[in-house]
Amino acid sequence: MKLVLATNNKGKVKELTTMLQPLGFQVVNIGAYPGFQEVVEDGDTFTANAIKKAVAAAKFTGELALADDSGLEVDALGGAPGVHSARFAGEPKDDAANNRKLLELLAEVPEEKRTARFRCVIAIAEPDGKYHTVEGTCEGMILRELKGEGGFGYDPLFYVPEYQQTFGELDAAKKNAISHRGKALQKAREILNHLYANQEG
Ligand SMILES: O=c1nc[nH]c2c1ncn2[C@H]1C[C@H](O)[C@@H](COP(=O)(O)OP(=O)(O)OP(=O)(O)O)O1
Ligand SMILES: [Mg+2]
Repeated sequence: MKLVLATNNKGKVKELTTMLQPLGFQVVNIGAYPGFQEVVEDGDTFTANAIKKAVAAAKFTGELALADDSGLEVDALGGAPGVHSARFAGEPKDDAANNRKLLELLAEVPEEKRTARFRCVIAIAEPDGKYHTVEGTCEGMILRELKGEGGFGYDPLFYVPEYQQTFGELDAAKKNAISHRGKALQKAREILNHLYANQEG
């Protein structure tokens, strides 16, 4: 049974593929379906955007599709960049520019007020448009400089006190074990197992 990953983010693809591997699906990237138009992520919530991406991909491909909408919520910025995380510094999407903007905005913010969390909503959609959503979060702090070469996006600025490392320093397996995406996918497993078991042929 195929499961289409409705994301163009290579970092997400890598993490999701690793975590989905034990479930038995044939995981395919949306890139394998030419002509699929990237959806406009204009929802007010991660959930709305995740549903929009998953349903569009499931309808287009006729397969089960999984989308991830995620981002960083910084308390000192009132929850920004939130749903606007990918384009925080404007178009086109640019991780390095986003990190620079975040550091600039937080320049005067003291350590104890640099709390933040990653949030991830995963939506799973069936070809008929039916969908399910699950959510995961991971708490951390925003550093004053980049640390670590791993991961993607805001990872080098996101420090996890429990591990005393950033997401950019943690190895992939550790990040997946504690991340917003890992937690959401853990919950998605139940839905996916159910869909897989109910599959004919
Ligand atoms: O584990 C993460 N580590 C670091 N940064 C992260 C993570 N998870 C989300 N993020 C950031 C990246 C991007 O700035 C935004 C997601 O935006 P989001 O629209 O969900 O993804 P995207 O546009 O890169 O790909 P797509 O929509 O095709 O799935 O949050
Ligand atoms: Mg996006």
